[in-house]
Amino acid sequence: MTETVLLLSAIPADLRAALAARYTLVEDKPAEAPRPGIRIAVTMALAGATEAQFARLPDLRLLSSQGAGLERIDLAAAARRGIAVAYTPDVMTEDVADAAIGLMYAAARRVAEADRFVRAGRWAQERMGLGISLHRKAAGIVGLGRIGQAIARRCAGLGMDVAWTGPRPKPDQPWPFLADIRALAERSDVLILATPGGGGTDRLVDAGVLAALGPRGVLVNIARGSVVDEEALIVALQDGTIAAAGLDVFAREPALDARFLALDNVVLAPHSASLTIETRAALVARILADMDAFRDGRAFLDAASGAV
Ligand SMILES: O=C(O)C(=O)CO
Repeated sequence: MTETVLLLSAIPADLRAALAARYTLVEDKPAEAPRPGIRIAVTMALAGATEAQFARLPDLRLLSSQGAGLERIDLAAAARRGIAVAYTPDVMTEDVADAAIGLMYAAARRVAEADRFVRAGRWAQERMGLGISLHRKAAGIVGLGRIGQAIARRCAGLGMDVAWTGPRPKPDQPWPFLADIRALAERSDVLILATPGGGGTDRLVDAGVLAALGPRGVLVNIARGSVVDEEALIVALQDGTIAAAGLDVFAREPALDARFLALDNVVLAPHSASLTIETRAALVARILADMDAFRDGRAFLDAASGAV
């Protein structure tokens, strides 16, 4: 008999098909009574998992979460209950970093706007507005974890002057650390957000940080919408406090604030930074491999036991 895997949230079709080939899948019904006998459950980074969900699953031993973010999973409750938490940080690093660079160019060099300009037949009558150069400019990275480092390497390779901020300095990293995000924004032409979401980073980028970034500044966010005070960002884009933004994440997804849609100086992406053919295949393979390791009693990266 195949093992039953409980789905705590909707999951992408490729992952569902791969899991269904090996396991019996059942959907979670939140109001339901406890479900004994379930050892493995699956969630998504943005859906997370709560202690209340764990409490209904007395035999749960593995929670597998698709994604790098852990801020919506109650890791302390999982640890207390002896539930391992598998997740997929490493496989998406390079593609998410590429997406950040893509959004940086798209916003600074007005790539999406240029496309709209040509399609609207405006080229014959008008000249497109000027973009902002990126070479020799300063990039500020907020959060120098796996993805932040991959972005920093790319910016350095493009000839940008890289500095960063985060909760603590990392002496092994080659780029200057600034403890204060406003000071980082002040020295940066592009501010790129790559920090985890959650309590400590809520609205880290506020009106003051945007003012420090300035009227030729570009904001890129591939982290979480919660890291930015979105009201302040919309005002800053409307009144030219900053030049442009490239955003993959929003405070509300997919129902983002409609005011973004009216702004030409923002490039919008549907939380798609990790959506490549290669990374999707790697994510699915990693989730299956971690489940195999769990079932065979072999080690795997477990966020609940602190091996993050
Ligand atoms: O991995 C994550 O945390 C995501 O945001 C999924 O794209």
